[in-house]
Amino acid sequence: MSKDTSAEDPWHSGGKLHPVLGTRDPQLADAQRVWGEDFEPVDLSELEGADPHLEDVGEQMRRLRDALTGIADSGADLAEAAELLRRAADIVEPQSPDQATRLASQWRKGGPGARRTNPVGGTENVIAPPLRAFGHPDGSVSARITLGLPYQGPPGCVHGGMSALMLDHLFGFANHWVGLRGMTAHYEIDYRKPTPLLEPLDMKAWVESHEGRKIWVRATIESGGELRVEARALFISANVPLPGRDATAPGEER
Ligand SMILES: CCCCCCCCCCCC(=O)SCCNC(=O)CCNC(=O)[C@H](O)C(C)(C)COP(=O)(O)OP(=O)(O)OC[C@H]1O[C@@H](n2cnc3c(N)ncnc32)[C@H](O)[C@@H]1OP(=O)(O)O
Repeated sequence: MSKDTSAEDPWHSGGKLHPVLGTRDPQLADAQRVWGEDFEPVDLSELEGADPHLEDVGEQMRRLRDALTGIADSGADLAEAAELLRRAADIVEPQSPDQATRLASQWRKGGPGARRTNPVGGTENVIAPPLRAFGHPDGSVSARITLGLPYQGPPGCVHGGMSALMLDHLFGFANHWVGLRGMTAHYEIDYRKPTPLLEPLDMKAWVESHEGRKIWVRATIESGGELRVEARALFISANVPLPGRDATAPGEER
């Protein structure tokens, strides 16, 4: 794939995902094929939370997550925070249905699926960085993120599993962006140089080729203009049962 030279490049700009295949909108077409005609299309990058308080709770949890990691030797007094957090958990827990009920509710017809709660980009998920991906006219998708101490593996570096997780997720977006859909079947990763914490990471993923149910994808992570990680994967279009529904999310049929 050639490098994106679009003047409207949404890289890092917070821009919306937008269609790239002429007049056909692959996101809308795929969504309607999965969810039916009454599916309300929402740009992933612009997906609103069902409840603004939920987004806010997620944000406050992430602030705490980042502030707490590595705090042990600072002499901080956490007694009041621990009490407040216990009270918060006591308020939320009794109101939260069991996980199987919540899972089915996520995948109800017209529901959000895991988009708001997945472990990479889910703004309601405290373990998600959260990563935001943007689509480009050349068919690639990209994301920029700076990871902090919660994601440390080697000293001062991003945990290799975190890099693999983020790129696997980005592969999903790369498929989605060009109207494909699949499950990771085979995944290879090369760690070329250490990936730093506290420095911006530029990630890119794209579909290299596609034949029948097989989709070959590639991705990179760069930092400071240097290649840190490169990955290749084979995705296979597959029907995935939807929790709580007598339906599947169909794989790519072309
Ligand atoms: C909203 C959007 C945003 C999206 C944003 C969110 C995106 C999230 C993306 C996350 C992605 C994931 O984590 S996915 C989760 C991790 N992956 C999984 O759990 C997948 C588990 N595996 C499976 O379910 C299965 O193995 C499948 C579905 C992949 C394939 O099984 P199958 O359907 O029975 O197909 P099968 O006949 O075995 O294989 C079909 C063809 O592919 C080949 N093939 C199959 N597996 C492999 C393999 N590992 N390596 C090489 N080749 C393989 C076979 O040889 C065959 O070739 P031939 O004989 O036809 O030539």
